[in-house]
Amino acid sequence: KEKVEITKEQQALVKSIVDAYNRHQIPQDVTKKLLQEQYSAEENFLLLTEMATNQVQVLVEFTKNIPGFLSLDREDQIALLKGSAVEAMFLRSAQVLSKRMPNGYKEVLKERVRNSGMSEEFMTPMFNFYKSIDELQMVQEEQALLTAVTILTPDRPYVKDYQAVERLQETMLVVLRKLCVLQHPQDPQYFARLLGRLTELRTLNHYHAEMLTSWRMNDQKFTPLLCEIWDVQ
Ligand SMILES: CC(C)NC(=O)n1c(-c2ccccc2)cc2c1CN(S(=O)(=O)c1cccs1)CC2
Repeated sequence: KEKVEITKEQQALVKSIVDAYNRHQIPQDVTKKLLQEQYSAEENFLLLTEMATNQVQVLVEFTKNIPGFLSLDREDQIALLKGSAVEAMFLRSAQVLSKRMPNGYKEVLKERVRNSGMSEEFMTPMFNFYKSIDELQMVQEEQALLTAVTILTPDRPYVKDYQAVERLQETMLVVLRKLCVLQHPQDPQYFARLLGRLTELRTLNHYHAEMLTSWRMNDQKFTPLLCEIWDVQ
């Protein structure tokens, strides 16, 4: 039975990432709007646009707090942000839905998402992902580190210094694995299941790209920030 313990510096790393993660929550007013404003596909689409735009701003701030990220090549920093933006959005969405909410809130949220002009074929994989994250019941340290691991994926398009990114991601994975062993001693497969979610997350990139095309066909408007991070028009 391996004796797993977290070093002082690993504890400091986790603390800085969790603080950054908690500092940047989706503002209550936006989620409140999702619960109050009237239903209509257009209305729901606008609310999602607002939430997703806000989340990108939150993502950039969170990423700047990942130890070592700002010492990466600047163009690689951009490549990592653009390459992980959609995955981070779906991961954050799943984490929002796995939170405890006053009963009925979750159903309204889900209903809004279902009625926002997305075609049915994307709903299933997206909601399956939300469910698979919910089943993991991650603690906030795991959520924050998993988000950092997603951002620090070295094989994103246009990344030049692959090794530098891989080293940073490896540091996060080592700590995340220890946390999983300590947090879920009864489930030795937990860390592996966590990483399996990242594979599922990657498949959502494909669906998102298709979603974008279908929305643009119906002339749906996005914010400049979303257009920039998603590389659309
Ligand atoms: C929490 C935020 C980051 N989540 C969010 O905005 N969602 C959520 C969602 C899921 C669970 C609870 C609350 C919200 C579902 C979807 C999105 C955004 N996207 S999008 O970025 O492609 C989009 C932007 C504009 C039109 S479509 C579509 C799918």
